[in-house]
Amino acid sequence: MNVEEYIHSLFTKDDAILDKVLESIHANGMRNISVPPEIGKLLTLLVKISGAKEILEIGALGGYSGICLVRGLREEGHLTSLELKEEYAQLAHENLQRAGFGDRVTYYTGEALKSLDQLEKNEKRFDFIFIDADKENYPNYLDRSIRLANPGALIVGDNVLQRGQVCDASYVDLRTENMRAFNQRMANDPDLESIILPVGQGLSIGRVKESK
Ligand SMILES: C[S@@+](CC[C@H](N)C(=O)[O-])C[C@H]1O[C@@H](n2cnc3c(N)ncnc32)[C@H](O)[C@@H]1O
Repeated sequence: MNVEEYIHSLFTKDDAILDKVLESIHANGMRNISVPPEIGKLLTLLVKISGAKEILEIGALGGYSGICLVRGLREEGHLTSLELKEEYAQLAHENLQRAGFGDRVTYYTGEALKSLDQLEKNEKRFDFIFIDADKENYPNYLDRSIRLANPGALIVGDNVLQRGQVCDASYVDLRTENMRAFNQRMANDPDLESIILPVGQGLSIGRVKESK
């Protein structure tokens, strides 16, 4: 058993609701690129620890991470989730409904950058932002996320190590270069205090400073 399998066997339990999400993704012929159970559990914990009330998710797919995020919220908390494809957002909503969270989530469909501009225009602010959509846009998502974040908010990005490609100089494709730019900014932006945890494909966690 390797370290990952050890953690998985100890800390992730059978979860009928999340299993149903994966089944529905499969049944709809979609590729399962949901967060793994360990990241799901970590998201729930991070939301609980942070005491977040308003969550923004960029990239819904079938609602797996959405359920994990809402599980960490208190009664009055809400999830706003952005998804490119109408049919994915619909499936995610059905899955959140099945989990008992149907009225705790609002979906915006279409290009996330447009939705983010709309949210900014409407002066929405968030306590927790989870970035998990197209990797090429991560620097743009971070830019918008900092503007949409309340002081003290957490900004969490998934897949930031790209199977180690970000540390291998031979990868010079746009996706890897943009992920390096995202990681650089998470590390050096004066408004953020951040770190990367090497769980899954790498999860970066940044806290927006009160002085933002
Ligand atoms: C990795 S999956 C999200 C997985 C989800 N967070 C989970 O763990 O359950 C990425 C999602 O981002 C969506 N996406 C890709 N490009 C996008 C864009 N430009 N705007 C909004 N969503 C986008 C995809 O359709 C896909 O559903």
